[in-house]
Amino acid sequence: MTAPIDQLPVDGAGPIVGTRPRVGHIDFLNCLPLFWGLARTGSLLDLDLRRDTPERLSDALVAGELDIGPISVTEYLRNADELVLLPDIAVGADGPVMSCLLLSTLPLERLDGVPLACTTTSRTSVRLAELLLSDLVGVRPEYRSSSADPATMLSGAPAAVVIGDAALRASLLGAGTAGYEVYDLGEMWRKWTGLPFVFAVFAARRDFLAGNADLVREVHSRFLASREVFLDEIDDVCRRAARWAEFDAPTLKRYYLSALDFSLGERHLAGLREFARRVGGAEAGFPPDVTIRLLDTDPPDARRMAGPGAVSGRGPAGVVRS
Ligand SMILES: C=C(O[C@@H]1C=C(C(=O)O)C=C[C@H]1O)C(=O)O
Repeated sequence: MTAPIDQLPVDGAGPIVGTRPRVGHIDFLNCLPLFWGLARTGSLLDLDLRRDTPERLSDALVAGELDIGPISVTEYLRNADELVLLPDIAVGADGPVMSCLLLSTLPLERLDGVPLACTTTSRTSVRLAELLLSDLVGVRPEYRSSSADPATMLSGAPAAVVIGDAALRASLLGAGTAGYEVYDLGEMWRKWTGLPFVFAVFAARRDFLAGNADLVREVHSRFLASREVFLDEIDDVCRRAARWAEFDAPTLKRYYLSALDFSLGERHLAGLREFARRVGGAEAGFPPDVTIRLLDTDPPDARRMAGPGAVSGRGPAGVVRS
């Protein structure tokens, strides 16, 4: 049952004034929880939304074609000087993620020197798979980009890295019957490090933030409100989404509640910093101790009113507020 329009949740947010921000939206089921409520609260009208694949949105944010949006974590780290992270919102997992996978027709120990097909839509899962294979398993496959579907990727290579809806399909519908094993990258990282893994963060361009700080804070709070609306309506959303996806509503609910983790708190930041520490260097395009800038959600006036020392300018080690 859809709520009548007059029962739409009360917005409760401030007005978007001035520039209509250009905001990215990952066109995978994984981002539905963050965008569902934007429509329900009317926020959608206030944003110039661009729906696309993660790698294209990452490039658009870096190129200044978007002001705010999701960005694959490796691209964020490579451009951390130009960007500010939105706190408490991300696409990650604290265990199995279900949709960032290594599929292999061979035992992982036998992947040394053999072709491994990597989806062009991913920048981070591909890098994470490379790290896990080299440092945990001790093999170095020959990485090749591919824009094909998982079955075609595996017809030309013994293993593949896939993400998003195609990965969900491959793990839920193909595993066991299609001759490959599924290795969940979120689960492997969690077992290895004890930390959550963040695949994509939400960031604003620093040059945009400089002239539009209140606006960025407003968009940030709208995203948080959107996620709340999604959680309130999750059964209804999953039932509706299941009409168009190949997955039933309980599977989608499990994906959203037990696999994906949409928060970005201290443990997630620790996971992000640990990933940077392990892959950072000249080749990666960012230093292992890259500085992470987190949006200061308390405007200076509120901080002054709260009294001295109420809000520190620094977050956890290596994280600064902007
Ligand atoms: C959980 C996911 O997270 C993503 C993984 C990304 C990557 O590997 O580069 C980028 C954005 C997110 O969509 C997914 O795609 O399934």
